[in-house]
Amino acid sequence: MNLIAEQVSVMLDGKEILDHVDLQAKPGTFVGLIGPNGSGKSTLLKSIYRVRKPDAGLVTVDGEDIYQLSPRQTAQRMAVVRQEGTVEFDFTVREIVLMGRSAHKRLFQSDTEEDFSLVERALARTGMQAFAERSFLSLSGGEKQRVLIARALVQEAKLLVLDEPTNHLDIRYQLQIMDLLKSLRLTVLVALHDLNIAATYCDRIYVIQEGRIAAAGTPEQVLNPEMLREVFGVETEVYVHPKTGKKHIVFFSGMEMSEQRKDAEVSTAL
Ligand SMILES: Nc1ncnc2c1ncn2[C@@H]1O[C@H](COP(=O)(O)OP(=O)(O)OP(=O)(O)O)[C@@H](O)[C@H]1O
Repeated sequence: MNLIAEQVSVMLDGKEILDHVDLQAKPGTFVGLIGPNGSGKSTLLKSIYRVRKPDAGLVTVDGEDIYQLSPRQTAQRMAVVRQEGTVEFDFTVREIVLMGRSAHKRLFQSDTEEDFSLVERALARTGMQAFAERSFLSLSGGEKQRVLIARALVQEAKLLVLDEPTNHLDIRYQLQIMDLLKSLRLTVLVALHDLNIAATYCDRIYVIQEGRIAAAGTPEQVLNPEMLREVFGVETEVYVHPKTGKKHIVFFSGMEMSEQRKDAEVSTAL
């Protein structure tokens, strides 16, 4: 599935939150969206998953304007894992995951054996099988996140849009969920805060800063100390990890930087 956002602009409360943003996720690619807090990542994703219509610009999947599709048609093409992931009523984990099948059903159409087996498979893939009968609302943040990912999987959409999917997850599940998302070979657009996770998994990264795309390219092209200083205001060292061959970012704390400055002052004074 080919996702294209073209010249997308969004105004909120009289302020331009997105300013002519262009983004593309080509079929089968894993695309990351990174940027500081408040830079516009969620707003851009909301424009893409049809929650906040852009004030200008176009969002298409395989050439179809998503705002011309019905919610059901959109759900057949695109599965979404939102940051909030709120569920108001108490359902079991299995029921929540089964809801992902509704994109493929008519009103009152009953669930089939295939639906149930897709649900069991998604629960197994996200490590949630043992939780199937538990109440969703009783789960921890990370467990809820995994259930919502399982629900997105059973939707069987070719495009997955995820806003910070690894947020509440411990490191083992962060890696497991990212490995799983990568192994699906779908088109994936994912907002991420962890830049080393972005470097490891993304084929392409878009960097957003104050509602504009500040850089775009492969992790190798985009992730460098100059960009990280300019966009995130942090000092880093970026090197290619000898084992993974991927870029790896080391972040320096303010304390370490002031120690370095002191050392530099001493050596210039000498
Ligand atoms: N309904 C709204 N009305 C006014 N401003 C809004 C509204 N929703 C979001 N904003 C503002 O838009 C900007 C972008 O917000 P957005 O949630 O897209 O950022 P983000 O990059 O996803 O941030 P984070 O990393 O903190 O999740 C922020 O300054 C936010 O305060």
